[in-house]
Amino acid sequence: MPVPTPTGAAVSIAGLVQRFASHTVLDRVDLDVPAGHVLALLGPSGCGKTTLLKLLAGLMRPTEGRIAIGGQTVVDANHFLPPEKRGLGMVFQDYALWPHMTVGRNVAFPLEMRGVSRREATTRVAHALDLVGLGGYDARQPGSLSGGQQQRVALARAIVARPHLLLFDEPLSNLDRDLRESLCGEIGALLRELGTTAVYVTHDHEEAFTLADTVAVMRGGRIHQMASPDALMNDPASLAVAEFLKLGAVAAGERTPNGWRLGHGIELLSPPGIGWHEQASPSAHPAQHAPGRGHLFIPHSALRPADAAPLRGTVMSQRYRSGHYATTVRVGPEAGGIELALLTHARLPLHAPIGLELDWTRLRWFPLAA
Ligand SMILES: Nc1ncnc2c1ncn2[C@@H]1O[C@H](COP(=O)(O)OP(=O)(O)OP(=O)(O)O)[C@@H](O)[C@H]1O
Repeated sequence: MPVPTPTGAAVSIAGLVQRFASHTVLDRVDLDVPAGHVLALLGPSGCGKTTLLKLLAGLMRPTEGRIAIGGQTVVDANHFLPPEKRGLGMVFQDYALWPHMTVGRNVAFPLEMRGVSRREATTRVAHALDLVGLGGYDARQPGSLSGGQQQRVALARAIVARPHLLLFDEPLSNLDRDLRESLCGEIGALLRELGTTAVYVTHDHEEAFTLADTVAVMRGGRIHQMASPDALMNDPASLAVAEFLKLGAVAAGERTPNGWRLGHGIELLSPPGIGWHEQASPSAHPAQHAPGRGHLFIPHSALRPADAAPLRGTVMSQRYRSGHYATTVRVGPEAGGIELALLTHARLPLHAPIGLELDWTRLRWFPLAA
């Protein structure tokens, strides 16, 4: 299959600050999105994702900082390009379709605004509807469509004018889970086919990891880590990122020459043959290996059930999730033990004993700041 030529524009953000009265909502955000890449802004409610998207769209002016799209400054202290001149398409959570217009007229609207002839608009609307799987729906009223179909219409309207940058604000959060998962995959495939740059706001890490080339994890108005989904999963840069992504368990404890002492005295001893420097990220900074207190991140992927393993615990809960059970296991006593989390294929009896094999190379140690 031929690789599509990127039609997207690179986005560059430098020193972006947004304050509302004394409340700093964005605190010196810097980020670059290469042309044709999909960036997900992922973070909890209130961390500033939508504010960042609105600034990109030109719906607000930042307190400080610069944004460039396709090499052109769209806002800084001296410039402000209005939204309609930024070459954008936008998809919102609530679809924002005009209920009194047909699907075809809704999708054609950005073309009418640009003065595209009716004949050309008809062809482009039909193509955009085909791309989102709604070929032949142009005469329907939005109110006669399901939520998922309405969001596809909104997507067709966003891409019909061939924007260089697509902005998505939680577009799937009004849909049920099955639809969210399938539409998320479809949007990702469509973005790659079109080669459009996209910034996608979500608080759902599964959506972000499915769609994006790069994920920026935001908290409190700052970007804590910006990396590929793989890098985030395997190497969260901080405890805050590891906890937010819910990729495993975090246990407070102490670094010892042979491993870690966690909770109230649970010893996690490295097996013979594994030296000090092979524990927890072979590439880790030497400070990672200094004795002291901190937190150990134990991802799901570091643990698997193994009957004969010396590390033993008790099954505390299980929750079915897309082909596996998210299983919580307590190691040690109820008071002072630690809780680990892993994915199992089998349903296990509650309170059953379980042996756990640990992949030492997947552990990450976050020392407390001195
Ligand atoms: N126009 C405004 N005036 C005052 N405060 C605002 C304004 N817009 C946003 N805020 C505040 O800025 C913070 C960040 O809001 P924002 O909508 O960017 O968060 P978010 O990460 O997108 O959250 P959510 O997922 O809940 O939409 C919030 O505390 C919000 O109350």
